Amino acid sequence: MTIDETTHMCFACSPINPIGLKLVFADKGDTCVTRFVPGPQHQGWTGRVHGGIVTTLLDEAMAQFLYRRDETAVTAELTVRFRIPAPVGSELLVEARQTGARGRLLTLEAKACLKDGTVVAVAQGKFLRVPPDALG
Ligand SMILES: CCCCCCCCCC(=O)SCCNC(=O)CCNC(=O)[C@H](O)C(C)(C)COP(=O)(O)OP(=O)(O)OC[C@H]1O[C@@H](n2cnc3c(N)ncnc32)[C@H](O)[C@@H]1OP(=O)(O)O
Repeated sequence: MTIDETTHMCFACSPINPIGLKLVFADKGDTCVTRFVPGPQHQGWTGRVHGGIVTTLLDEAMAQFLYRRDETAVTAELTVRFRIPAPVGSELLVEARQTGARGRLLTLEAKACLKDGTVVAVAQGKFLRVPPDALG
């Protein structure tokens, strides 16, 4: 897959999307990790990060796990359990790992934690392999 990593507009990870989260990922052991400090513009209920933003962090970490391993796959199903409210202004540490593969179906899990290790949310994702040219 050929994606120009300096010019693409992914809401989660583009370095140039003006309203994006600008996430930067790294591999750590058998996981893919990122950090994000949500601001007031990311909240839902006052002081709490919007669940859609937390979901984006989890989904993107799993997608990046695959992208960084040359898998061309899209999210086909995503389940998120929000354990505690994510406070605005507190750094979230996000990590994703693969849990299985069967044919085109890849299964992953991800979690978002506070700096003290408290788990904020966990996700299970199913990704389906697609042809590389399907993702431009
Ligand atoms: C540097 C840039 C990096 C950017 C990273 C960006 C990451 C963003 C991550 C995302 O958010 S991706 C965007 C959100 N997801 C999508 O837009 C996907 C939309 N859905 C689709 O495109 C299609 O539905 C999909 C490709 C997932 C499947 O369509 P297909 O026509 O290829 O497959 P089909 O529906 O025929 O299913 C194929 C097989 O998979 C099975 N399947 C499909 N969905 C499933 C599911 N959820 N769970 C289990 N099995 C599933 C299905 O039953 C079937 O099994 P069999 O082969 O045994 O018959």
